[in-house]
Order: sequence, then C-alpha cells, then structure tokens
Amino acid sequence: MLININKGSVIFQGIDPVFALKDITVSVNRGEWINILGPSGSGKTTLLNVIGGIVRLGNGTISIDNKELTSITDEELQEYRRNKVGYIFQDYRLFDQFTVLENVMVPQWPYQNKRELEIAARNILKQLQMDRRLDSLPNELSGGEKQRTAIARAILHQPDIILCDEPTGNLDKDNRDNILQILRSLNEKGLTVLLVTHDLEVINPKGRTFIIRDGNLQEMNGK
Ligand SMILES: Nc1ncnc2c1ncn2[C@@H]1O[C@H](COP(=O)(O)OP(=O)(O)OP(=O)(O)O)[C@@H](O)[C@H]1O
Repeated sequence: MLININKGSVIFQGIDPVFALKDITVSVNRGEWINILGPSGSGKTTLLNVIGGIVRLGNGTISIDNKELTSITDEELQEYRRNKVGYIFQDYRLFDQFTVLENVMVPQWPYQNKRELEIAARNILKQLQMDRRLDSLPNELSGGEKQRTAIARAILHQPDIILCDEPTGNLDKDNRDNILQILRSLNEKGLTVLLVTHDLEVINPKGRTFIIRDGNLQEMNGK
C-alpha cells in the first residue's frame, strides 16, 4: 500500500473552526489513478496537501510507503516532500524571471549535482516536446507549454506520487487533452496520480473516483 489514511481529520482553527477533512479513511496502491471531485471548499486541496506533507492531520494517521507521516519531524516531512511528491497546479506556479530550463531545475538545485540535474531536466523537457523552448521565459509560453514545464519540474526527481490540483482548469480542449495524455502515460509507467477536478471530462475512467463533500470522502461505485 502506498498511501494509507486512517480516520484522518484536519481542523483549521479560527473564530469558527473549519473541519476541512472529517475522519477520512482511504488506501491507494502504487500506480493507481485517483480522481477527486467535489464542490468548492469541500476539502479537495486539503486532502492533496495532507498527502503532499504540507498540511498535517489533526486526528488520525497517514502513512506513505509504510512510513508514518503523523509523527515525523518537520525536517523529515520536508525531505519526504522533496523526494516522494510532485505537485502541479491550475496556475502553473512558475517563476517569471527564470527560463523553462531553470524553472524545472530550481526545486532540486540545492540538493543535486548541477551537471546531472541539467542533463536530467533537458531530457525530461525533450520527452515533453519542450526542448525548443528551454530558454523561454514563462510569459513567452502558451498555457499548455507552461503546464508541460510544470510537469517536467514535478517529475524531475522521480517522485512516487504526483498531486494534480485542477491541472487543466486554465487550458483549452486541445491543451487539456495533451496534458491528460502526458499524465496518463506517466501513470502507465507506474507513477501514482491523484487528480482534483471540477471537470467531468478530465476524469480518467480507468482510475478510482472519489467525491468529497464537507470534508467527507466517499468512493463512487461502478467506476
Ligand atoms: N489555511 C487555512 N486556514 C483556514 N481555513 C482553511 C485553510 N485552508 C482551507 N481552509 C478551509 O477549509 C475548507 C476546505 O478547503 P479546500 O481548499 O481544501 O477546498 P477545495 O475543495 O479544494 O476548494 P476549491 O475547489 O474552491 O479549491 C474550506 O472551507 C476552506 O475555506
């Protein structure tokens, strides 16, 4: 089992506490594709952030690859994030002042041999048909090119899990299909994909589909 959450809850404290996740239990095997649907504010991003090691559970437990995240130190959690997880977002989150190649390398820059890192980044960008755009800045790219750069950055360190938060929300149909195709082929090679979306057309029917409502997670039957 790659991901195992047992009765996990997240409560954001404030004047009125928000129960963003309520007692959720879910297990995901390595190489699965998980679709996550739900209305705005239902807890989708919080769930990705719990799995990504960005938000800690208030109650319950989460283990990734049999490693318990609930009790590890902040440094260990940071290392987990850096090694095991890749993230892509609707708004790409590229650095405007860096080129495509630099954007892909920057998260791993402090931790890896620079030459090897650059070779790996060039190689992945080539696979994603971005090799002619290595020196472009993000504002010179189309939305699809920006997302392909973001995918290259998310998979450069060969994570176990890629967390996709509305990854095609800003894209037209052709670019959306292209990005989904890339994610599906990564999944077929063994990468575990969790995809949050509002868009029913983005759902991968070969995956399992969950709905979150008010922090409650439920698996849909009949795929
Ligand atoms: N850092 C935070 N502090 C306080 N409340 C938060 C925080 N992050 C999220 N929330 C609240 O937790 C609930 C779940 O938020 P979350 O972002 O997970 O929803 P979502 O399903 O991803 O929504 P959307 O589809 O609009 O992005 C919401 O009520 C939100 O306002």
